Amino acid sequence: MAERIGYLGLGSNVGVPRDNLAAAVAALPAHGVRVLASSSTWETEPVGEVLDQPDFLNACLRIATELEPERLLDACKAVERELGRVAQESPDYVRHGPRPIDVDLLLLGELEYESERLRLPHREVTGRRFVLAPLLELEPGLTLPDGVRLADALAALPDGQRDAVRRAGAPLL
Ligand SMILES: Nc1ncnc2c1ncn2[C@@H]1O[C@H](COP(=O)(O)OP(=O)(O)OP(=O)(O)O)[C@@H](O)[C@H]1O
Ligand SMILES: Nc1nc2c(c(=O)[nH]1)N=C(CO)CN2
Repeated sequence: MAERIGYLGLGSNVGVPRDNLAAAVAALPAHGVRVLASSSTWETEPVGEVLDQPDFLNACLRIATELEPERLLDACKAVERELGRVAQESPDYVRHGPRPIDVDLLLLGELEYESERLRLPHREVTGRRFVLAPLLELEPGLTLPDGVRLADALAALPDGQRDAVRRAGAPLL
């Protein structure tokens, strides 16, 4: 099976966020995911359903993997569990709430895919500044399978939202 190139989004706002992002990078290879490159870390204001929570530290990774989409999602979820993330099925889970680690599958090659538990590209990839800023730092010319340029998606985001992002630290590798 040939490898595909993909992109993962990492986020953390509990504990020591940079250590959590670094731990996710270290954990991925054991799950069949080679990490090729990392963006800087970015400090970002919380967006979504819970705004009263600490700022996040976000980063994006370029990966190479032979895993098919659902198995790659399993790998992301296994890493979240290993790093102490409360599972979505738990009564303690808060959608968009604080978390030690979030590992989102943003893009996998040119695949467009949809099942009950996975959508590729990630449905929010064009609408979240905390994803677009690190992703474009890593790959300024990146396009979606439908040809949309992510640089255009970032430029089209409305100003004045409470979604500021700023480069915070060195890449994770
Ligand atoms: N591309 C994708 N990457 C990761 N999860 C996805 C993707 N597409 C669909 N999902 C589904 O979304 C579910 C919720 O994801 P998660 O727990 O990260 O939610 P969240 O971070 O609170 O909110 P959001 O989905 O808006 O990021 C996952 O359990 C997964 O089944
Ligand atoms: N800035 C920022 N906001 C968020 C993030 C995140 O990673 N960064 N993750 C969330 C859960 O999906 C909800 N809100």
